[in-house]
This record gives sequence, structure tokens and C-alpha cells, in this order.
Amino acid sequence: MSNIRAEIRQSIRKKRNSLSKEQQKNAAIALKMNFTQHLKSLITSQNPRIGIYFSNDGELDTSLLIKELWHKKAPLFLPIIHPFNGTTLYFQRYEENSPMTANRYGILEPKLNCSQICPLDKLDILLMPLVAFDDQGNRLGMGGGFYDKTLARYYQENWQKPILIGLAHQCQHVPSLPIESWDVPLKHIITPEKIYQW
Ligand SMILES: Nc1nc2c(c(=O)[nH]1)N(C=O)[C@@H](CNc1ccc(C(=O)N[C@@H](CCC(=O)O)C(=O)O)cc1)CN2
Ligand SMILES: Nc1ncnc2c1ncn2[C@@H]1O[C@H](COP(=O)(O)OP(=O)(O)OP(=O)(O)O)[C@@H](O)[C@H]1O
Repeated sequence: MSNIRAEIRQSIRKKRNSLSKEQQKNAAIALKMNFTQHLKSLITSQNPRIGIYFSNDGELDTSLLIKELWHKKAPLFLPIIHPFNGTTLYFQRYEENSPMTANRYGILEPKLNCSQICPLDKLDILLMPLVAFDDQGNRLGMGGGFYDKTLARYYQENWQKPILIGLAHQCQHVPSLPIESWDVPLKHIITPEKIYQW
């Protein structure tokens, strides 16, 4: 089972890393437009709190979306790998002048400041990175289990907040993923081409 997951991870990471700069740029523009449109159908509040991520490893580039959301004054939060347990994520406020530091994978995260951490259930939207997604909204990540472990404490069938939205290139879609008991399925996935909802 986990071998198949590892193989899918490897082949899709290769695919997204081979997208050209121009394809990445166009994808980032399309993401910005698709997310802005989809957000209106999901939330009416003025300043939704949005958990986002800094793109890495050929992921759909979030930088244009971050600028747009700052411009709209939406409070943004980035994941920080927990400084003690090293296995779950905190979400900390991210502003233009936030001091940043590279985590163990070289991904920038805000320098830990406990007063700026937002509990997960106070976020309205959580935009999630993923490596592969399938026809049912199942998600395969980088393999650290960070998002699954962070969400596990909150996850129930009827949970309302935060709304989980996966972001991906269309080439990250596979018909079916082998799932594990801890996988938290997504109800929304946005690609540059399409908005999926379950
Ligand atoms: N942009 C982004 N940020 C994120 C995630 C993500 O998937 N994307 N994460 C989602 O959970 C967490 C970090 N998880 C990650 C897990 C593995 C690797 C990685 O590059 N692994 C290397 C091996 C490195 C090593 O073992 O030291 C590899 O597989 O090549 C990167 C991020 C938190 N932040
Ligand atoms: N809720 C959980 N409780 C305990 N262990 C977990 C939980 N979720 C995941 N794990 C552990 O984390 C490891 C990685 O999980 P998995 O392969 O599903 O990560 P992923 O979804 O690819 O990564 P990520 O969520 O970081 O993007 C697994 O070996 C599993 O044992």
C-alpha cells in the first residue's frame, strides 16, 4: 500500500517539477482568479482568515494570490512546523514585514511568535498543498503527515471550519488514490483549469 503511495508521490512530483516557468506563471494567475471567484460562493464575511502556504517543489505558485489577499486586507497565516513535537503545524500570522526563517525543508516560515498563532478552528479557510488528488477528493501529501496529524484533533464528519481547499496543478490528478485511515478528504480542490467540489 505505502509503496504505491511512494511511487505516485515520486512520479507526480517529477511531473510538476517539469512544468515550465511560463506554465507556472499562468497557473498562478489562473489560481488567483479561480480562488477569488470561489471564495465569493463560500464566504460572505469581509475579512476571512486564510491559512495558506509558501510554494515549494513545483507546487502551484501561491505568491500572486498572497499579494491579492493582502491587498484585500484578508488576514493570512502560514504553517510553522511545531518547534517541540516536530510533527504538527501551527498557523501564524503572515504580513509583508513578518520576520521569516527557513524550516528543515528549506521552506520559509514566519519566526515563531506565540501571540501571532491562530488556533486551527479560528481559521475560515485552509488552503492546502498536496502532491496528488483523486476523483473523491482524497489527498496525498509530501509524506510527512503534517496536515493529517494537525487536522486529526479537529476532524469530524460534519465539521464546518476551516473550509479545507486543496490547490494543485491539473497534472496532479489521478483517478484513485490508495487511502489510509488518517487521510482527511477535501471538499474543494482548485486547479488552474477547474474547481472541484464534493
Ligand atoms: N509548500 C509546502 N509547505 C509545507 C508542506 C508542503 O507540502 N508544501 N508541508 C506539508 O506537509 C509541510 C512540510 N512538509 C514537507 C515534507 C517533506 C518535504 C521534502 O522535501 N522532503 C524531501 C526529503 C527531505 C528530508 O528527508 O530531509 C523529499 O521527499 O525529497 C518537504 C516538505 C509544511 N509546509
Ligand atoms: N492522524 C494521524 N495520527 C498518527 N499518525 C499519523 C496521522 N496522520 C498521519 N500519520 C503518520 O504520518 C505518516 C505520513 O502520512 P501520509 O503519508 O498520509 O502523509 P501526507 O498526507 O503525504 O503528508 P502531509 O499531510 O504532510 O502533506 C504516516 O506514516 C502516518 O503514520
